[in-house]
Amino acid sequence: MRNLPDSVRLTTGQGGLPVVQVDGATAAAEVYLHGATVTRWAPTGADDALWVSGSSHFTAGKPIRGGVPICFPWFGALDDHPDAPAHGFARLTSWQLAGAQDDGEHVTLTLSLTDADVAASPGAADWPHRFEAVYTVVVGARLSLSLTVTNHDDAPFTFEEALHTYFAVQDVRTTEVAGLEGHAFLDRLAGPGPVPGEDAPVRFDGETDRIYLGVGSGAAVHDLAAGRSVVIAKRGSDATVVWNPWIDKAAAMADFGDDEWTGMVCVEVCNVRDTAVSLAPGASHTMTAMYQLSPTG
Ligand SMILES: O=P(O)(O)OC[C@H]1O[C@H](O)[C@H](O)[C@@H](O)[C@@H]1O
Repeated sequence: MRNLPDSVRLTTGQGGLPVVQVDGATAAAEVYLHGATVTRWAPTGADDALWVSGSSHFTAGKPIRGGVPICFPWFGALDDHPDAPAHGFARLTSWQLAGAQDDGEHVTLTLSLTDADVAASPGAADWPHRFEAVYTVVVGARLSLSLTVTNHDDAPFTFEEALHTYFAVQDVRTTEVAGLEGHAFLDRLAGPGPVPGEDAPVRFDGETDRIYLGVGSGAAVHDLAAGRSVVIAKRGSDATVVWNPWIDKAAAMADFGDDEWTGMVCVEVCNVRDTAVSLAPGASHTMTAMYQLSPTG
């Protein structure tokens, strides 16, 4: 991709992977072509809003542990495909940078991935459909992430998707996630059935891995110790996942520092399980997540 605006630079990042550096009028950001993973977003004058593990891999075939990995075309394990990579192939493959524009306030990056790009990727044979995914990243005081999937096959297909965002917090033990009150959820650490909704924001005192299905509205991460909140809005998403691995799971992950679990929480705008998306040939679907920082009030 040529003709980048002055605020956008395509350079070499960790592990020798190509990375797009954005230094816009209202925010800075960084996006690895590997997985189209946004690894940094810092509105001007604010600390980085996203968390990336100091132990992350930065290598082809492995996901980046942090920022916003894209889970597509499945979430978690793929039913009946025990060898398929967790969360699909989109986060394991290099995307194409298709466009970059700066309107003086926002910088917009467009990245794309097709079945041809993933042909050699682990898991491609487990979901053998012709598709195009276009990811639009609008960097500004608000970060907007839109994933549009188009079915270029001659038969319908179904997919799951998640923007698996790792938010940086001062301490997850003094962080709460609001906006999910009253919604039943699947607790991936308990049985398969839904757990009744709670009447208070989600607080963290142990490993947490919840899927809220049928939730089309956003949420907010309140980092009480820092006095900072991230307000999450969304469109085209009917589920939300909340995750923190806590002590033992963090220690068991090679790409996650043992003591890093206190500094992050994942709140994932998604369509998973019963909210998976089915597309007829030629049809498209767009899911958008929007993040904005505000003082906790
Ligand atoms: O380790 P990963 O494959 O990146 O998955 C990390 C986490 O992703 C999601 O939040 C799932 O709900 C969790 O069950 C999973 O542990």
